[in-house]
Amino acid sequence: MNHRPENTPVIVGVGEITHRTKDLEQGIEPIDLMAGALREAERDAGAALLAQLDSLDMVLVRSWPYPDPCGLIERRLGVKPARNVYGPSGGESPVRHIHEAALRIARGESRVAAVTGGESRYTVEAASKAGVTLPWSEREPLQPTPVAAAFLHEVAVAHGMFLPIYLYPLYENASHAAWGQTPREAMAESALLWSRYSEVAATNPYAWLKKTYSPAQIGEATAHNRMIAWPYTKHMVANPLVNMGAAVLMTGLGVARELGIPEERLIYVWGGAQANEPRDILGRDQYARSHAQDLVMETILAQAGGDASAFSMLELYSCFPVVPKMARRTLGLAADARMTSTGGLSFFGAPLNNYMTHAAAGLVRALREDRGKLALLYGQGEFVTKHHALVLASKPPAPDALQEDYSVQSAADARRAPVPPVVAEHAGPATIETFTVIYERDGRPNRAVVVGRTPAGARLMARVDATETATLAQLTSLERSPIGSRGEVSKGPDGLLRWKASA
Ligand SMILES: CC(=O)SCCNC(=O)CCNC(=O)[C@H](O)C(C)(C)COP(=O)(O)OP(=O)(O)OC[C@H]1O[C@@H](n2cnc3c(N)ncnc32)[C@H](O)[C@@H]1OP(=O)(O)O
Repeated sequence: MNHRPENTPVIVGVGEITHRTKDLEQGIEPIDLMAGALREAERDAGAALLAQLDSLDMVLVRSWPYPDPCGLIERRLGVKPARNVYGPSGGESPVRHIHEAALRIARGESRVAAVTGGESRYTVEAASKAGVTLPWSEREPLQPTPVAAAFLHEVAVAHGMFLPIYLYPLYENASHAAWGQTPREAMAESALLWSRYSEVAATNPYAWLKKTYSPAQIGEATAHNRMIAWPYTKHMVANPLVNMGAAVLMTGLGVARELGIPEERLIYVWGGAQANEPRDILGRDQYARSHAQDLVMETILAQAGGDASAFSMLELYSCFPVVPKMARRTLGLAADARMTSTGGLSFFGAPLNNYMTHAAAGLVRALREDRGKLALLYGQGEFVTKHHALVLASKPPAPDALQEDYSVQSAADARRAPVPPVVAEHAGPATIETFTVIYERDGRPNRAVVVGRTPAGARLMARVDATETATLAQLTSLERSPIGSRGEVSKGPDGLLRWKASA
């Protein structure tokens, strides 16, 4: 894309707020966390930018859904941007908002743009448990059914498989078997990786949990670190119970200079790539990798010159270990590479869709201290579904680096094998394609859910009841992955298929 040099997009200011309190009266609602983060970003830029704001992207708020969030923040800040856009949902969405804002600035359509998000789920949950009504702005009622139920296959919904904590383990178990790891080796890799994420969180002033956890504290199931869904413990899953807001302010190089923002504080948006998996988890060709993630990583690597060591800092999205474990293999990074500058969604905290705005803010601050360097910002959304990566740098890109068309969707789709048909009925033998075991709060298994393949190649979903101890023991063996092993499928009394390991 050829743009005028003065329209080269730059990030000029970032702001973050982490508000950790158990006192409900002190709780801050998401809109005020965002307003505070935007004011902080303006202070960081050192120029009166908010009065000139012409574009505002707000990351979708889950903890307190407002009927008119953009209008509300405009009134809070006394601004009236010509363009304001709210959502849509997705852990990758802040990366997309920053990328799209950069393109609008490059095209000359925007002078000053903001991306912001905020969540107060810690206070909202605490208030709900205490039966307290928070005296905050008007909110929408809770959605009666999970949003994902609308686009997931009815078989998955019937098995209760519509939450991230149950669906990411399907990728974890399939991918580590494909890498030839035993479950014990895979869990050790996750625990070590997460321990390193926690080390970074421990030094991030905005992190929720500022403490280094050892691999054993993360990987071993205990009363304080219960099993959530095999093989993930509570410390291996994102922690959404946080109160956090973040904002990023962007302009063109010409505006930044006009406003006197020092050159050494400007961070450039070089370019990026995006692709998606089919939304329905059962509508995918396999679970051992994500073609969309692969293509995004390969493309971003090529943009950086073909070697991931060009990135002096990275943020590989980390709602569950399998996401950065897959990404680092595609990038060709060593197992001990530092894959976060923020601390990860388990330790820094997971303000639902907005982690990546915090990650961008942290990378901007770090790049200012490390002149001439590149950073990789990779966000992921839904259920290994949406992938978006961006290269940020403390030096200008080549003039044509930022491309209008950053989708690598068709290349990702070209790699897909045929997707097997899903059957709701089957009786007889089948093999395990992937699975998870879902646990009660006291650590006992509630049930397992197996994704299987019939001898004809069709895909099915089948349940293992908690009473099926032999099958559960096979599924949770640390020495041998059950992926590819045989079982018998029959129909249960509730109409859902049942799975039993073959003797
Ligand atoms: C694209 C994507 O990003 S997909 C990811 C989407 N996000 C998710 O799926 C979130 C997954 N995580 C969760 O839902 C929750 O963390 C759960 C259900 C696993 C645990 O939540 P709860 O049952 O409320 O936690 P529990 O009652 O065991 O413990 C409460 C305490 O642990 C904390 N806590 C809750 N979850 C976590 C966690 N994952 N890690 C660390 N601490 C946590 C709470 O803040 C609370 O702390 P406090 O005592 O200081 O107030």
